[in-house]
Amino acid sequence: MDGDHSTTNPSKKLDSNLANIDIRLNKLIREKEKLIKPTTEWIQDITECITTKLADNDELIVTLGATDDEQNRLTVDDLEICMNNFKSIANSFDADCTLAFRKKVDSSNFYIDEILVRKRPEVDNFSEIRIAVVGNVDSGKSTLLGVLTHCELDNGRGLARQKLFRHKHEIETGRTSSIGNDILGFDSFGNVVNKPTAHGNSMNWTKICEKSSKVITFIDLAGHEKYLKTTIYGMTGHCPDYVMLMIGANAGIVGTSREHLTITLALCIPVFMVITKIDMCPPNILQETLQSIKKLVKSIGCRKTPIIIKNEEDVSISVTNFASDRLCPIFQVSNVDGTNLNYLRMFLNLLNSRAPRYDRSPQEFQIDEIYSVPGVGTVVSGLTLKGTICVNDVLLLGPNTLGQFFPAAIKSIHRKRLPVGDVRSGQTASFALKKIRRSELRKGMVMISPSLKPKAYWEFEAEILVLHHPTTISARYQAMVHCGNIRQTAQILSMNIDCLRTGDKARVHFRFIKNPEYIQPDMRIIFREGRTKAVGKISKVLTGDAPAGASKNKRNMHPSESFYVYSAFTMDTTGQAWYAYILVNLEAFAALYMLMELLQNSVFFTMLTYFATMIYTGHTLDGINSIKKLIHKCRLECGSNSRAYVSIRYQQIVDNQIHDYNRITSLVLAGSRDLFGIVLYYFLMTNLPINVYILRRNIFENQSMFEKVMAWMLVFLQLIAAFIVLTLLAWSTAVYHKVSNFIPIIQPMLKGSRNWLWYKIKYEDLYHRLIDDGPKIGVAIGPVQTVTYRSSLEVMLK
Ligand SMILES: Nc1nc2c(ncn2[C@@H]2O[C@H](COP(=O)(O)OP(=O)(O)OP(=O)(O)O)[C@@H](O)[C@H]2O)c(=O)[nH]1
Repeated sequence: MDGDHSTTNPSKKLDSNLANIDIRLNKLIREKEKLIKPTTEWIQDITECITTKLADNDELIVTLGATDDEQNRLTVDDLEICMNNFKSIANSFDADCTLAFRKKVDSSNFYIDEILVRKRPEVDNFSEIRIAVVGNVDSGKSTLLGVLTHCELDNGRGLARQKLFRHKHEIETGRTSSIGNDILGFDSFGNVVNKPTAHGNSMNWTKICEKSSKVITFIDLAGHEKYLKTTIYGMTGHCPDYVMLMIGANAGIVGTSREHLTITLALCIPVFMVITKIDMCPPNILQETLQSIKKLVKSIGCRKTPIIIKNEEDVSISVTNFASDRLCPIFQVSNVDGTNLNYLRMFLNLLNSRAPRYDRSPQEFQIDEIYSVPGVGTVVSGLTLKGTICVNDVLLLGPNTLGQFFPAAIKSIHRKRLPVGDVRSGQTASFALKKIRRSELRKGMVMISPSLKPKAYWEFEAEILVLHHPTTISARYQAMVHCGNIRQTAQILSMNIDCLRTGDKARVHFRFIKNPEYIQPDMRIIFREGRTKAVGKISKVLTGDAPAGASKNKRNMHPSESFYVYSAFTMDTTGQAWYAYILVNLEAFAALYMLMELLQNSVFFTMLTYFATMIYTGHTLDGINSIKKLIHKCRLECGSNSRAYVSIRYQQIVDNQIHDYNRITSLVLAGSRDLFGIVLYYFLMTNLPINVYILRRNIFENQSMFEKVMAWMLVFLQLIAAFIVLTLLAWSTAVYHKVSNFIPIIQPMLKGSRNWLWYKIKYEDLYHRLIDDGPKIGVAIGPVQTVTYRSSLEVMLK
């Protein structure tokens, strides 16, 4: 087992530097005299402070006039002068200033201005905020996004959401089932960029990004419980900065909205709520909904302060304090008549990205979607967690099913469908990868700088809190773990208490059941299965061991290696027996056919058939018994006869055995596949003509009674021999076919026609050879010449 996986935090130094800048800036903007008549020194100072802040965040809100010192307070005229001065200062570093919000100080003539300083759009460098949109079915999620991003109001019957749906069934049912994305752009003055074109069409993403200084990416998630797994993946894997919880005014907190709120809180993502449909909701119901929401927000599980947004001041207060995660702004909007949508837009415009910037750290990229694009190849999309990734960079891609990382070069980069040369931390992007096949990738993979020497882990320890479980959770319990872009079943190996019930906290040791994953301490996890839900944080990562049968590529041999050797031997000898049978039979037949009496030949042939049947049956039974014994042994070991119980762990061993057994038997049988066909072919080819010949002589020639009885007996024995051999062959192939679908099956069947009951054997290859004239399939033997079924019959019947 491996020790802890420790990480350093390079952001600490940066944070203290930024805090110092904040103090300096606050001091500078409180000097009224300098604000109105700025000196060169003051301008240099403030430029340095603002540019440092902008390098970290691309935008900044400067509050002017907020001081207790009466002398430094500002009137409207003063503020106008200040704004002009700020505009010219901002111009020098390619930024714009706009008045975000103005507030009167009590009943005086003084005012406080909040000025938004934002960088002008650069071709491929806009700031980005991701907001996950969750809420119960029909709460108006897709509609609100349609209204915000396409600037057209809804008609109350689902008009606005049409542009967001990605699948035909979504358009038909009006229900979101996948993770959808849409973007809303703001320019450097805080105006919405998304505007319908002159022809009434929506602006495409490339145009929006070109004109925007800030882009809000909405991750539209499904409200229906059926799609909860996908919704959780959207909230963990797509790393939203904020969550927008939508609530229908008339429905209130119902269905999955409570579940979505719980997950948001567990992941520690700041949440704001939007109550929709206020146009169609009676005021008393709206009040009830508001009360219940407030109660929920204040409850012990949530512990936030609700703030109902009624004016711009509320928006300003919310934005400034939102990142602290103690405040929960609540908007009340209508998508149909547009009420209060301006407050929501203002809020979105002023929101800041939450993720700290790690542009100079070694690269880390988290893959959340994988595509195969015709003409381009394999494309991965996801979030740049750290560093700056450029075209032609070679990163380590992994972990694959064996936990390995392999190099992958980046052919091209797209941000919001816009080709770019590089991508920085906190930005989402899509990479086209060089020479990587789609099948080599899986969700949960990352791309990491080789300098970090990434490693995959099978096991981890986490501090978890059980939010809900109907009974008790104990060791060996399995459920789905969601952790970043990872979504895999894990098993509890041990925990520091005996069992877990709803509300319990514990330190739990988990192990993934399929693949090792790239995990790190402090990552948040959600552990769920059906209604069972637990949340927590990884405290320790451990290399651990792969569970038995974890990966198909990993060879996990049974302790008794001889089992395989024996199986292979069994299969081989079975084949050998047949081979020997054919050789002996054919050689003898070829010689005897010309030299001996037919009767003698037939006796010899029949004896050989029985001999081969005995050997064959013995070996086949041995092979089958070995598998049975193994399964039985596994059941005994786990002390139960229950299949379900076996399946948890020991079934995996059995599966693994069978997998390895299959490989050997498949190889042997693949090689012998033709042999089986040949066996049947020669069997029929020799058997049929002999019998036809005997019968012909029996019917048309004068023979003694003894000769006649002997001939009929031989025909009868031949038929029984054929029946036994073919049935055994069919039975054994059915067994092998069960073990591996690869092996063709021979099906014995009784087929009835009007007067007859046919015993029929169907074997793919031979069947086709028999039906068609077929290609040349055998060597020339004596008078038979070119061997096909028909030709041989024709020769014998001449
Ligand atoms: N009157 C009125 N109707 C609205 C409003 N918002 C949404 N609707 C209607 O409510 C219905 C459901 O809206 P959707 O946007 O599909 O709801 P959703 O939350 O995305 O639903 P899922 O995708 O299934 O999770 C649609 O018919 C909308 O037209 C609103 O503010 N007022």
